[in-house]
Amino acid sequence: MSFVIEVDAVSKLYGSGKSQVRALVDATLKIAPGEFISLIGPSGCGKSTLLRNIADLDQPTHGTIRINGKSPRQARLDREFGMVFQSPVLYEWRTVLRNVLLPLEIMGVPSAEAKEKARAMLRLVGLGAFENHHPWQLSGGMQQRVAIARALVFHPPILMMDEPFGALDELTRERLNHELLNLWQRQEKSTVVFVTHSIQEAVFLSSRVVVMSPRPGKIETIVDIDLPRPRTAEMRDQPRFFELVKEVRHSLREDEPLAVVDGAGA
Ligand SMILES: Nc1ncnc2c1ncn2[C@@H]1O[C@H](COP(=O)(O)OP(=O)(O)OP(=O)(O)O)[C@@H](O)[C@H]1O
Repeated sequence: MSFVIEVDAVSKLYGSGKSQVRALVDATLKIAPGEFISLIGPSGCGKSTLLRNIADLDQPTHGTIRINGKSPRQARLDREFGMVFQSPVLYEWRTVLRNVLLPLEIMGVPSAEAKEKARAMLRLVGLGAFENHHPWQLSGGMQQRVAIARALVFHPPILMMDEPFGALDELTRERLNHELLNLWQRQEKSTVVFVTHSIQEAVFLSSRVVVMSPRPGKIETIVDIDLPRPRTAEMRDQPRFFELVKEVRHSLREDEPLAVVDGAGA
């Protein structure tokens, strides 16, 4: 079995002596092509640390990470992955279209071809009519869709998302969950690593949910989500969905329940 992402005995320590923070200890995780993996757990359990180390935004203290057999640095240089953050990091002075064009410009894609791709992606996220708007003229949900379009426009084999819908209201969040799954299916199922605080969101989207616990940050358990695909809104009301939500909730460490909040604003 070949894996797209291999995290092997990774630890990340900050500082030293008594003030040392063990942000992540001995994390091992192997992700197969086309999996949708969510990382969930209370604040400070190391979710972002794990994602940031995979994405080469930080480096492990111990252990190794391979992405398609390469170091995270090489994978980043080879544009193996796109990233979406909680606050959509858009350029205010660029129009929506020019924000989505940015990665293609950097890659040197000819202008006419780049525009065609960017416009197609904007249509997919339902923003075809907004290409000449500036980010400040859009709602938070629309801005996040621009960020997703920009992350997907160069068809990265891997998408890493750090609480992309965390700042949105629950209805917008549910709608974007569906849009994300639709896009994912159209993109020949790239591999996704998705950080969230919401148990429902994790269960709805994922193939597997990685449950983490804090102090020190570590992987507690991994829950397989056996709901069929494509996932539909009705599934959120079905017994199997509730059972899986319960299973994930119970896997979260009992002494940390209040740090995990479901739904919007978590
Ligand atoms: N640059 C840093 N320097 C020192 N400590 C850090 C740094 N980055 C993270 N930490 C600590 O590492 C631990 C894990 O942080 P991390 O951000 O990965 O958690 P998280 O699970 O993503 O939390 P949240 O859900 O609140 O975003 C926390 O205790 C955090 O304070």
